[in-house]
Amino acid sequence: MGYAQLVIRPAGSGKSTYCSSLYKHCETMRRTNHIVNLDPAAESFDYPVTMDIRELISLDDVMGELGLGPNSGLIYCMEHLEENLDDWLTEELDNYLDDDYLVFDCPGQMELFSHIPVLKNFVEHLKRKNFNVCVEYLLDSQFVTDVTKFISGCMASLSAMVQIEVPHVNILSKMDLVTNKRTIEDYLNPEPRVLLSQLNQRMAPQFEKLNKALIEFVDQYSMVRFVPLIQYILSQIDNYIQYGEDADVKVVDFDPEEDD
Ligand SMILES: Nc1nc2c(ncn2[C@@H]2O[C@H](COP(=O)(O)OP(=O)(O)OP(=O)(O)O)[C@@H](O)[C@H]2O)c(=O)[nH]1
Ligand SMILES: [Mg+2]
Repeated sequence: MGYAQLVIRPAGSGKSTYCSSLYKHCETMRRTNHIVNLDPAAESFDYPVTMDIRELISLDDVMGELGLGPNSGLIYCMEHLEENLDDWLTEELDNYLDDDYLVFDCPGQMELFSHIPVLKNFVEHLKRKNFNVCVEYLLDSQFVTDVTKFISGCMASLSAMVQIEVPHVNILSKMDLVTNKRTIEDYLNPEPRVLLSQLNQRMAPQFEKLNKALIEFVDQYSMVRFVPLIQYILSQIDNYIQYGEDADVKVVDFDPEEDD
């Protein structure tokens, strides 16, 4: 059994920073994980890259050789990855043993989570290869400063959740940039009634029925749960993918004598 986190969503929301922090945190805890770059446009990394989509295909090559723009080029690269699940990805995964923990740093384009099935098929492939998979959906904390942004963030997250169909954790990034901590509290554990009233105040009266339906929908799917702390996130994800339930989970070998 292997374990995998798929770190997704908006461009610039802090996915690579999260991967790097997670790597350093696990290193401190003497627990091993491997970070995989799935972004064909990525250029530099703040963590050791264990597997890299750019060895299969890079955005620069696709744009140069096929004359595609950055977004269609990225879709082309990801579709190429999808075509190579059975060879490139399978060969790469063969380098990992039972109990290995992989963290996939993904590109942010919405298309990959709305209607293009690449990541869904990618996850299905990981599952066939005996990986337990969890999605981490990162949202910038500015999404919890305003009710309309909050609802749009919830809907986008929900669309990824129903498309990929694995355990899904919403993470609020860039918490240090929040100036009004009180508003954040309101959104971390929100009352549907309060959200509805805020939404109604922001929108013209003809949207009241739609607002009510949206809030009920979001509430029904328990989407209104975001977690802001890394330690809590890690234990929640471990629980979803049953990491640590077997005795032989991987930790870095160390000599306690050397540890001071
Ligand atoms: N203040 C603050 N900045 C952050 C935080 N996390 C990320 N950033 C900054 O936000 C920018 C984008 O972060 P990345 O980690 O590259 O975001 P990403 O989601 O990987 O971006 P793409 O791969 O381009 O989609 C960088 O300048 C980071 O330094 C945070 O917690 N606080
Ligand atoms: Mg990134």
